[in-house]
Amino acid sequence: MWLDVKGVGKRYGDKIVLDDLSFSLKIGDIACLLGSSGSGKTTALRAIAGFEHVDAGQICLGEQVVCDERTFVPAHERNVGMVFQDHALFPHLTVADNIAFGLSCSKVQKQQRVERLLDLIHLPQHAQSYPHELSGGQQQRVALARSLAPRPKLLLLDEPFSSLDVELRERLAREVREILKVEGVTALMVTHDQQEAFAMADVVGVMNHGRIEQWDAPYPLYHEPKTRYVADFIGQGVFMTGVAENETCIDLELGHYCGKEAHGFAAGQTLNVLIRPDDVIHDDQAEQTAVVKSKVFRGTDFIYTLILPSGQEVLAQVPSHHRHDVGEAIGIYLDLDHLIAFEK
Ligand SMILES: Nc1ncnc2c1ncn2[C@@H]1O[C@H](COP(=O)(O)OP(=O)(O)OP(=O)(O)O)[C@@H](O)[C@H]1O
Repeated sequence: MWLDVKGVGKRYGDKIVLDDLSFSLKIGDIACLLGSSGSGKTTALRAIAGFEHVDAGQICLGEQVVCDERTFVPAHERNVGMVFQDHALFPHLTVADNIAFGLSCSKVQKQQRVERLLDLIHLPQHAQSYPHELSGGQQQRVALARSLAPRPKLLLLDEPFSSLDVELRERLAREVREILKVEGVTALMVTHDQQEAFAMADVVGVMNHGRIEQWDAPYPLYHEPKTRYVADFIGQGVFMTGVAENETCIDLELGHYCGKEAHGFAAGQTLNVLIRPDDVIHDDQAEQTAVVKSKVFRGTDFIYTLILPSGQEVLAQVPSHHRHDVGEAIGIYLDLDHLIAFEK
């Protein structure tokens, strides 16, 4: 493993901030720690960078133990690059000089490396510009190139897009992912923004109270959350009451559903079943109806909040040409691909 975090613990006074934190990255992996404010993401990143001592566990970079109860390799000896939220470019240096700043090779090699990175970040025409002449997104790409220039063993990104507007964030996350893949860099980002994490990472660790709740690719995180916390935190959805009928099937107000695998609950047990907006399909011909309580128009679709006859609510993602008013009853049916249920 290229980065191995094993059983890391950290406290501030009585407060446990990292609690037996463990995960690992293979070379070339792009991972993301995703969690709400205070879940310990930045502390984890700072411990890996070498800005923070830990109280327990071990951190290895490649073959080297950089941190355990006997060892502490200081930040400047870890060969780890960092990209922060605020770009932190040198205002008095040109873009090319900013990128070359950390390079200690010959002038020709420096020039070649800077040219390659300028191409990679699609800013070759701005080599002689100053940071204030660039947009926020362009500045962040220069900051990325500067961190990549010395070919770090690992690149750490701390909420790198949070000062940018929402649309730019997702685009830049995809662009940065491509750049990191071309350079073959192993990277770890922290963010609280799920779209950003999904656009950027091969694998995402959902953090809660200093621990990883689930370490998985974006698709299973959304469709197969392993804990109730992850089911709640990732994506939209509601928990609907259901009753286990046998070891694979569940009775719900929206119908009878059998999963592909056993759900593991005893017959008769009352459960909370996760229903995503894309599991509820609107169809004028459907037998079951629900009343529109509220709606959010998102351009390509609506998210309708619907009330079922029992009073239970579900969300439905409906293409935007199906425009219905609040108070109207619309036909729906359930199309569940994965059965996610938790004990009520
Ligand atoms: N130097 C410090 N001294 C005391 N408490 C700290 C210190 N640094 C962080 N904490 C506490 O540790 C907890 C985790 O902080 P951390 O910054 O790692 O969380 P985070 O998930 O990155 O949150 P955010 O998204 O808000 O940055 C918080 O409760 C924070 O108040």
